[in-house]
Order: sequence, then structure tokens, then C-alpha cells
Amino acid sequence: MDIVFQQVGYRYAADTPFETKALEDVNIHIQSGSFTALVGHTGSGKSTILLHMNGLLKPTTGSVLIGDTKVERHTKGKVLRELRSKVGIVFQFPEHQLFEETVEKDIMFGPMNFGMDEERARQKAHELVALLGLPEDVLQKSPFDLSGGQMRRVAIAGVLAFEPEVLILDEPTAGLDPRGQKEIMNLFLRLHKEQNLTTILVTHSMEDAARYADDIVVMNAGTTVAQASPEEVFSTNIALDNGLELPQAYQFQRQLEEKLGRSLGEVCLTEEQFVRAYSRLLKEGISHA
Ligand SMILES: Nc1ncnc2c1ncn2[C@@H]1O[C@H](COP(=O)(O)OP(=O)(O)OP(=O)(O)O)[C@@H](O)[C@H]1O
Repeated sequence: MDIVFQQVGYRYAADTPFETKALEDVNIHIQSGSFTALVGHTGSGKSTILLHMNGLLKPTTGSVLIGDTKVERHTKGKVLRELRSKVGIVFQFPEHQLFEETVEKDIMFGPMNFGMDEERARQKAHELVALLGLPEDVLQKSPFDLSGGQMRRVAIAGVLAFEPEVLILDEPTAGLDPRGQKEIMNLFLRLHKEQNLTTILVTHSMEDAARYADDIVVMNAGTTVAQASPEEVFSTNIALDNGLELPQAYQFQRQLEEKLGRSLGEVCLTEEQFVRAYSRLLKEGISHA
């Protein structure tokens, strides 16, 4: 599903003394099937944007188009509920939302709430624990008896269980160790491809934005300042002008190029890319010698 924000403005507690302007003139076009990272400083409006994507918030001005569904200030609740079954959000620390007696019941809760019959929901729970690399016997355990990493996988299974077309990830690796972070991100990339999802990742990690996204939306002070490929965001002034760090591999590339007085010929956003480009340069150097 394409997601299009057109001149979206949002004010929390609009028309009250506590009114806060969170978004202004936000324009985004997320292509169906893409993996998009949403980046920007704390308070730049990322969470507010994602809450508009599944109808938890409605724009104060402008409109949000999610597939065929248009959400505006006066859109009715029924339309928004339908949207929630198509757009799944994995919130930060999703394991805090586990509440059922068993993992199986927890995963089944969401899809049954959206009208899936019990048998199908049970089947989904079994399929998903396998897909997420959890042993089958977790299904009858209490979610609270699992490790932190396993709890997070169960919570993710609960979102995937209602078969959303769009998956929104709000800092999904927060609080995990580096190995757990990599495992979870690779899992999302696999799900994105295998399940043909449109994935939106809200992240403070420029490494993850560079490595996983096809497209990056940059927010600053409540507005969209750019939407471009990772190569463009990091190799032009977009990232630095908006106070975002460059991925380590690219920082290293720039220092090396300055020292050598020569270009590697491509923008290297990951270590693997850098190693490939540098090896090529070394070989060329040898053949020129
Ligand atoms: N519930 C709320 N009530 C009032 N103001 C809010 C509320 N939630 C967010 N804001 C304000 O809206 C603006 C945008 O906040 P938002 O949480 O969307 O930014 P963010 O980019 O997601 O930040 P972070 O990276 O810290 O999660 C900020 O000025 C914030 O203080």
C-alpha cells in the first residue's frame, strides 16, 4: 500500500491552552513494498507521524492516504478501525504490552480481535513462533517466563498475526545487545521480503537506516526536510545539515579518501561495501604499479 502525507499538520490538545504544534507541512510518499526509514532528532515528530499511519491520530490539517483510505480531521472511527487491521505497529519495548496467560493466547488476541476465527488464529500462532525462531513449546508458557529477546519476538508475532500489509517499527532494537539488535533487524528484513510488506522503520541508528532502508525520510522540527535514497542523504549535506551522524563506514571512507587524495568511486554505507570498494582500489593500484 502506498502511504501519502499531503501538507499534514498536527497539534496535540488542539484549541486548548495546552496546544502543542507537533507537525507542520509534512509531505511524504512511501511506495508500496518499500523499506523506508524515518529519522530525525528527538522531538522532530517521528512518533506523531507513525500514529497517523494507522489512524491512532488524525491530521489537524491536510490528509493522509493509506492505500485507498483517506484520513482527514473529520474521518469517522469505523474507517480508522479498518485501517488498524492493515497497518501493524511494533511499538518501542513491545514486550511491555504482553498480558495473556500463555504465549499462544497472546499471539491469538490481535487477530481474533480483528475477526479471525479461533482455529485460524491458533494456526497463525504456531506458524509465527516457528517463523520467528522460537521453540514450539513456548506456546503454552507464560510470556513472563521467557527471556527478554524471546518476549520481544512473541510481541512481534502478535502484530504479524493479523497479517498487516504495512509494518511500522518504532525503534525495534531499543534495549537489545548488539547481537540481538542485528538478529532482530535481519529478521525484519527477511519478513519484509518474504511477506511482501511495506515497512517503515523509525530509528535513531543511522547504521540501520543506511543498511536496511531503500528510502529515508528526514524530519526536523516537525516538518519533512528530505526524502531520498540513503546514498543521497549521507553523501550530500542532508544528514549533516539536520544534525544526523554519518554511518561509520562512510565516515571512514571520507577520511581515507582525503588522505589518499583519491575517491573509492562509490558511497560505502556499510563495512562490507567499504571492504569491497577498498579491495578494488588496492587491486587497481597494484595493476597500475
Ligand atoms: N502526547 C503529547 N502531548 C503533547 N505534546 C506531545 C505529545 N507527544 C509528543 N508531543 C510533542 O510533539 C512534538 C513531536 O514529538 P514526537 O514524539 O512525535 O517526536 P519524535 O521525533 O518521535 O521524538 P523521539 O525521537 O524522542 O521519539 C514534540 O515537541 C513533543 O514534545
